Amino acid sequence: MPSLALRSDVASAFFGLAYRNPKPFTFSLQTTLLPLLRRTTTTTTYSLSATFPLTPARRFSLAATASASAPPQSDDSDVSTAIPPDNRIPATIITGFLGSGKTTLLNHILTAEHGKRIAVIENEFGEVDIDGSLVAAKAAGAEDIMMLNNGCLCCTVRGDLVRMISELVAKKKGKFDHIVIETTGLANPAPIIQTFYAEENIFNEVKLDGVVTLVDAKHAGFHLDEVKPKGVVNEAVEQIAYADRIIVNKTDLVGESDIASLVQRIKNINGLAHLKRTEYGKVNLDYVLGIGGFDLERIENAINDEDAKEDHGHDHSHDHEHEHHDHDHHHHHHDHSHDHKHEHHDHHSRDHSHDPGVSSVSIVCEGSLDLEKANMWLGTLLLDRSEDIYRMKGLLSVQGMDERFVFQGVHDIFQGSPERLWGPDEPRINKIVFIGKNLDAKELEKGFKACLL
Ligand SMILES: Nc1nc2c(ncn2[C@@H]2O[C@H](COP(=O)(O)OP(=O)(O)OP(=O)(O)O)[C@@H](O)[C@H]2O)c(=O)[nH]1
Repeated sequence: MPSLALRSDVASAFFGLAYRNPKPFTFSLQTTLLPLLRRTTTTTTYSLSATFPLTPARRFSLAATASASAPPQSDDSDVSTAIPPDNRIPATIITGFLGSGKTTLLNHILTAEHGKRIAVIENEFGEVDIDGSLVAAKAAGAEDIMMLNNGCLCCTVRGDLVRMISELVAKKKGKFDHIVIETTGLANPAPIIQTFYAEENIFNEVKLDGVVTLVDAKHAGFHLDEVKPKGVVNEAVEQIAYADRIIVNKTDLVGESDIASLVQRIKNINGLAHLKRTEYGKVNLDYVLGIGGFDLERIENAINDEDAKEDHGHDHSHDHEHEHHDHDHHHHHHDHSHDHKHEHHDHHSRDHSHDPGVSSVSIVCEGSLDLEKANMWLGTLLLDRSEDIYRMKGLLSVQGMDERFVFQGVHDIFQGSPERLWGPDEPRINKIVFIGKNLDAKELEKGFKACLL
């Protein structure tokens, strides 16, 4: 089968490169090719590439950074709570299109009673002056405000972000409890997210708590519809795709049916994020701070409560179908905004489950995985498709592993660990959710199922 040959080719090429990389962790040559899923009790983070995301030539610098407080790696799996406590300073990224209400939300966060001391990092695209709202934020008691104003946070200023966080930690550690980063309206959040994993100094001190995306209820549809030239990302779509929390703001400006269709559209792009509707960014603080969007121990909640993700006061009919009690299915959500692109007409008849836009695919399936096959499948998938896979979360049942294996990833960053033990009567159900571009639900499901015993 040609595709199999190609897979092992790619995978062994990868392995060859990874093997030459003198990093402090060991591959098990015989059992795993790319040991994403391991029987160790250590949380391991892999960054498969240091360059991101549009560089066609991938760099295979496989950096394994065990989390700061993790015990040394070992091959025993006797410990049932495998994920070490995490005392790093949490950081929240606020994204959203121009005018969606980021500063309003930030001011709300800073003025609310929560007892948290918050350091703020601001990135205003092309602006040198501190704007009025920021001054208000300062008056409102932000512990520390830093400005990034040499350009867009996602490209030129990433080094500045690293320096600023390092400086904050070096000079003010112990004087603040949380970092909030307000990004410019045009920022693609991925490189900012990646900074938290790619930079060792930051990774050891600060943990990414979550990505909060503001969506302007009145104008979002227009931004989502915008067709970009080939290869150019639609930031409005990207910002939604990476979010842990989505705030549909300015709901006072539009009618209920417009909001409902926007909400549906957002859910089709990102099936993992929680969503709330607001006016003037008024949310409970625990909705945006301390959300653990990248925590392995919260994976289960994240992938389980698909039904409970919109919290709003009034009744709202769920007209879309749910198949929650079916343990053997996939969901595939279509982002219809991309259905009108001309370059896709030749794909139409090929595969109905193939969505060229950004969408979520979830696979739920009972059984146990062959470790070797699962490693090969996931490893090859990430190697081939990491640019298209924005985020993923999973909870797996691996043959011979007493613990549930949890993982999360952002593009080529993969973090996985055995978690708690499977209960004696607990059904061994695997769940994976992918958010990404060009996802083929059927193919993903087929690939996954081929790894089952
Ligand atoms: N009607 C209405 N206006 C709002 C709401 N939330 C924010 N605004 C207003 O919308 C404008 C833009 O809000 P900001 O918070 O500055 O938005 P931003 O995302 O920080 O904007 P940029 O920094 O330009 O990207 C301000 O005038 C806010 O007062 C809302 O829920 N309803």
